[in-house]
Amino acid sequence: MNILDKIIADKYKEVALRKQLIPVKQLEQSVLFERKSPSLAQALSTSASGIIAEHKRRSPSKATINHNLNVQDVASGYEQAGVCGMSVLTDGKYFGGSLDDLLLARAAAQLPLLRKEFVIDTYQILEAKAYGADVILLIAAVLTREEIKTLSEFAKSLGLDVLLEVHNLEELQKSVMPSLDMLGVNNRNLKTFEVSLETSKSLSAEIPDDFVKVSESGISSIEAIKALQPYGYKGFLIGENFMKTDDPGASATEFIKQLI
Ligand SMILES: O=P(O)(O)OC[C@@H](O)[C@@H](O)c1c[nH]c2ccccc12
Repeated sequence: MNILDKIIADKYKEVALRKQLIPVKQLEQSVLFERKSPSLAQALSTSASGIIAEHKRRSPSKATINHNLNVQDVASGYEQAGVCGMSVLTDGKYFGGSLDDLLLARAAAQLPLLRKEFVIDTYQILEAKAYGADVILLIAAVLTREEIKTLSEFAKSLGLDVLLEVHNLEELQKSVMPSLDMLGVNNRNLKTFEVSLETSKSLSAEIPDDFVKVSESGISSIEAIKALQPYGYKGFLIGENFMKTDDPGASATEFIKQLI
């Protein structure tokens, strides 16, 4: 079993438990259900920087990135830096995140927030909305076309944006459908952890023009972004490069200043 298979096997068990603990009705009573979600896709298409900055304490490929930060400080720091959106890892076991991180980020910032999670069930999309997210991630590597359709249409019915993540042509071709807003190319292979920006470059021509293109992972320099922009990328998801510093907000500020 590769790491992605392990994460997904654990996720099915976790979601089954969560459903028992908090019924759907209770999630729907969250005051955040009333909130109108700002669109990340729209923000990216008019932004000069296109940066989506991530909160990530650790990952299976990097045991420790940063455990000393306060998620509210990170969220308000990113917002002040002028990022387009923020991604909040909510997986506990492999990434050290939680839904509380999402809620705290929501309390600290008005930015479009992405719930960064391994979504396999509509229940997790209700959680995303109840805890303040505006966008959900769907990972093509672990979902069938039918599942992508059901999950993305459900997210749209709640007013959320959908970012669909692919890593190769096969995943892209099986996934394209009108209920997606953004297509993300992950430069990191989630099965082997290999990172190459060439993945974004080579897949860009295959992504239909009606989707906002996002390049994800392994981006740590202005040059990398400048090299991706000619391929039509409008969004750039950056985690470790900011999170490994003592002040991710200040790092993002400096980065964006050099970029635009
Ligand atoms: O820290 P990086 O290399 O800048 O990567 C951020 C983000 O792209 C990465 O965390 C990510 C992309 N897709 C994912 C899916 C699940 C968990 C994490 C991810």
